Amino acid sequence: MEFPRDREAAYVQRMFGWQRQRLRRLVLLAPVLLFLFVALQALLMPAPLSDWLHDPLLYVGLVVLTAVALWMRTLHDANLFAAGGVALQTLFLVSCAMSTRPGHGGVGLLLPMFVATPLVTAPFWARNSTVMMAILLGYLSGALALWHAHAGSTVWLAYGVQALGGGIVAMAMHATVDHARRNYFLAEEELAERARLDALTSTLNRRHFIETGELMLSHMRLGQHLAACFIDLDHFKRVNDQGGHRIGDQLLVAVARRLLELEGHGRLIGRLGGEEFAMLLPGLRMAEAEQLLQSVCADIGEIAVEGHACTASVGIAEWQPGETLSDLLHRADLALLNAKRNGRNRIVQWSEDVAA
Ligand SMILES: Nc1nc2c(ncn2[C@@H]2O[C@H](COP(=O)(O)OP(=O)(O)OP(=O)(O)O)[C@@H](O)[C@H]2O)c(=O)[nH]1
Repeated sequence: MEFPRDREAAYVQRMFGWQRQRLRRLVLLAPVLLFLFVALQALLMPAPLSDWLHDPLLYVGLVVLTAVALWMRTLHDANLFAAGGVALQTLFLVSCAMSTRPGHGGVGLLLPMFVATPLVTAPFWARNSTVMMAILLGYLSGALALWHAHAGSTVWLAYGVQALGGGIVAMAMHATVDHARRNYFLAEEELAERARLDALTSTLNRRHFIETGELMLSHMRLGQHLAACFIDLDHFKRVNDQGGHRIGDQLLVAVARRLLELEGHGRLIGRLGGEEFAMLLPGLRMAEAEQLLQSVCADIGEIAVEGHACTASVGIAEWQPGETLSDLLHRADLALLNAKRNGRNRIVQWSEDVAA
């Protein structure tokens, strides 16, 4: 399951955010560890220490490692930091490999390091391809070390067995991390959805309706049409009073379901208050919107919950170039007021007369 890049980046940012300072301090350990490792090899080996100290490869490794570590400390982008981590690990392992002497009995020291690499890597660099790359590079570096040390078949066998076991554990760990990551994204998606929708009716909530509506109007061009509608249920208080709020709620849900059938074509359908819904219908003139809403209102009139029913009054206004959402909705609201005053269960288009 792949997720959009920006969400992925946000996840890595959060994952690394809290421990970035600690990681920054730790990255400088890589060159130090390499030096200690080489010193340990020198101590365990009969070869003179100067053999190692005169090896230019060791210094090249140290310089490159230190440069990468210092560069990583300046990074603020968590994704880049993760990629830098893989580079650091690979360089470290390759440097270890190249500093291993032929016939070196202490090559066994390398094995756990190369095999442990994927285990350490998997949980941290959660992006699939990066983890795979880190594991592969880790194993290749291990093989390079053994080849460079002219390791015997027993050592190769031990390495193979450890690598296989390590790989299986790494895959299992990665699967666990991936599962957690998937749940994280799904939870985040659900939260975002909840923040957008009205909890009862699943239409847009007031805030999201207004925000999206304002954005929509900001993209309107001269000559384009857009109708705004206010839909208010008639005498809804009676339904609550006679049937109770549970029936009222069910009626609201049923009405919303009918309104949501109009979704698509860039339309916005929201609940602005108690029993008041609003719609923005791009591409429609007032008359076209009225036609659409006539059948909707007829259907709303047919909805009954345990014998309780109600009708709807609607006010419609058409967007005028340069008009703000607030002004447009105000005119639709005036039309609705007119519909209520004139007996309810009707649709009124905004006009100068309505405003008077
Ligand atoms: N069941 C239920 N009732 C709600 C909800 N939100 C608001 N209401 C009720 O909706 C009713 C609105 O009453 P009024 O504003 O008087 O409107 P009305 O009775 O529909 O009258 P008109 O709009 O003038 O036709 C009130 O009784 C509120 O308690 C809700 O989420 N669920």
